[in-house]
Amino acid sequence: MVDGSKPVIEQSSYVDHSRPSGSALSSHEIPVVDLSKPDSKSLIIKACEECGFFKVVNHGVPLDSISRLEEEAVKFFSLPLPEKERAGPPDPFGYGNKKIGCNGDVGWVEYLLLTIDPNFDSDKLPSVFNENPEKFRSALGDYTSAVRDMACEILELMADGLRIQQRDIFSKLLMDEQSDSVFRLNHYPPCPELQSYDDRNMIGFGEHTDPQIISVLRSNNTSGLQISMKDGTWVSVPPDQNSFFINVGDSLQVMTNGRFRSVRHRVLANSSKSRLSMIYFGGPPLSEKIAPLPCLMKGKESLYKEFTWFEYKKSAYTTRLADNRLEHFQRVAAS
Ligand SMILES: C=C1C[C@]23C[C@@]1(O)CC[C@H]2[C@@]12CC[C@H](O)[C@@](C)(C(=O)O1)[C@H]2[C@@H]3C(=O)O
Ligand SMILES: O=C(O)CCC(=O)C(=O)O
Ligand SMILES: [Fe+2]
Repeated sequence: MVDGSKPVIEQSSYVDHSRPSGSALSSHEIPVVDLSKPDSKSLIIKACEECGFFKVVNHGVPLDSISRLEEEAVKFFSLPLPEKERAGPPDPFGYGNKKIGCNGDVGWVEYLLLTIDPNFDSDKLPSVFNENPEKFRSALGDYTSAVRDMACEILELMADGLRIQQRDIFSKLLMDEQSDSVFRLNHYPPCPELQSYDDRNMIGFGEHTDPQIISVLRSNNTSGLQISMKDGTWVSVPPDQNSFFINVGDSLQVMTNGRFRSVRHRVLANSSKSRLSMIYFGGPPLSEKIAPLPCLMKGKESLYKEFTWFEYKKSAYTTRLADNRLEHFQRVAAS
């Protein structure tokens, strides 16, 4: 694809026009949280309840750690396809092109999926990085630890805002040595063929929710990301390379017994510009039990059955991208 082959035109690669669709709404509809301001806590709670998504400014992540990793990513995606393919397939970690997951999903995207292991061993990096694995490793390590620290600060503000006594109830899961967190670099090459399919949008990354607790996304200045509002309307997220975007994941929706909303999102391909995104998916240890927190129940019924992160992940990997993965873990309401 990136090397000149034609896009695969498949039904599943196009936007479903039967749902209310992506009128480009203005940026003020995306909640913005300034982490340096005292009102950040209440704004985060409101955004998680209403949208499951918000933009973070004054985040404290060193700009140098962002640009170093971006530079490494650009270098990687600029390699000839056969060289990138030496870093694949993504089973589950490595280079992937067009195919997302192993259940038939496709998109106009190539990517690199990596595990975040604190004891990361450079020798385990895809062989394609062998020329200078240390440079890549250090850029990745610096970026992911700064972004994880910011995610933990946000999770602690969430716990505070929910009046949970144990401030680190969510953040400790990301800080755990065994935390099952993942990092993803997505590259969406320009798709010039799009111009000839006027009124149709090619899907870069199909609609889905993220399974983990929290996702932290940073992209270059190319648009494409859309989020789905409660009424099913798709809203375009104006890109901002100097900010981060936070997604509530399925696990946080469960732990808050549905008070926070795991946001459905997707990426549309662009006809002329390439999009590069980096996403940190903060997940718990595999053995962690995920269930609504008793302190948030206050006599309410639990909406979900208890499961371990391992059980959820195992089940998620049998699903298609657009599936509602939580359905299987929902409790049937007592009448
Ligand atoms: C189709 C799939 C790709 C995915 C695993 C799955 O079976 C369903 C969840 C998908 C997702 C979405 C968010 C992240 O990008 C991801 C890494 C994850 O944890 O869940 C992907 C999975 C993937 O690309 O392997
Ligand atoms: O690449 C993006 O901007 C978002 C991709 C995404 O949602 C994902 O990888 O889970
Ligand atoms: Fe996602």
